[in-house]
Amino acid sequence: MAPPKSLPNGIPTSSNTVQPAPAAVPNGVTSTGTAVQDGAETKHKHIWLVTGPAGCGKSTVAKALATHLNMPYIEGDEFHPPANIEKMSNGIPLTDADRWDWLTALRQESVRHIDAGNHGVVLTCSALKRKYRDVIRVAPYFAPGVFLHFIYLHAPEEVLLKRVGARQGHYMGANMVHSQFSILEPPMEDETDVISIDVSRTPQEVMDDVLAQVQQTMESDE
Ligand SMILES: Nc1ncnc2c1ncn2[C@@H]1O[C@H](COP(=O)(O)OP(=O)(O)OP(=O)(O)O)[C@@H](O)[C@H]1O
Ligand SMILES: O=C(O)[C@H](O)[C@@H](O)[C@H](O)[C@H](O)CO
Repeated sequence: MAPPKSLPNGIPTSSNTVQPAPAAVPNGVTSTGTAVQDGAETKHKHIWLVTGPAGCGKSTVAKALATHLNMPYIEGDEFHPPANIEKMSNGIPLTDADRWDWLTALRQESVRHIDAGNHGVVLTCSALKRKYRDVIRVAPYFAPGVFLHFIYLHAPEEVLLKRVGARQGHYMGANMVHSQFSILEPPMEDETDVISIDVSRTPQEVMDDVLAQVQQTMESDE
């Protein structure tokens, strides 16, 4: 399939959004044949994108999942340009314009790992709005046959406020949590590539749920 017509930053031009990728892309066996994930052979390669507002536990979950699946891990925060980090450190929320190139860079980095022969990749990205998720959803155009899954971590604002407040040495202060919630567009029911996880529980409970749901998703790809 030819890549969609896009703006220089990779955002499709038609109505500025794309339909969510189906949970299963039909024509997807890659040139390398099967992929091995979690000890099981799967037909497709997979991008696992851990999302949610600041402090929801993206890095915590993504690192553990990448280790479990034996996949490379991309820390989305490391792909923000210095100007974005400076804004956030100064308590200024990013705008859509600040985020486009970052989202495109994360999609490209995921595709690069798949092209390099990895059977999958885990990455963190807040992806607070549906149109941000749509930027990543076009990844299968660039890596045909890859399956994309969002793992959306959610908890009430007060819970994340406490966690960010207690965290040391991070540029994102507790003063930024409200701004994240004020623009958050939780995934809707028709976004069928999303696994939702309640992270107001203990880290162990959260990881058990993540691994169970990932496993269930993988089983539909055997
Ligand atoms: N389930 C949990 N229960 C309690 N604390 C948690 C849980 N998950 C993560 N934490 C803690 O909450 C803080 C935020 O977690 P983490 O840094 O993984 O979130 P994040 O979404 O990656 O944050 P950011 O987007 O700001 O980088 C950390 O101090 C982490 O140890
Ligand atoms: O889109 C955004 O506003 C940013 O990605 C933020 O979400 C932070 O980078 C991240 O949460 C680290 O605290």
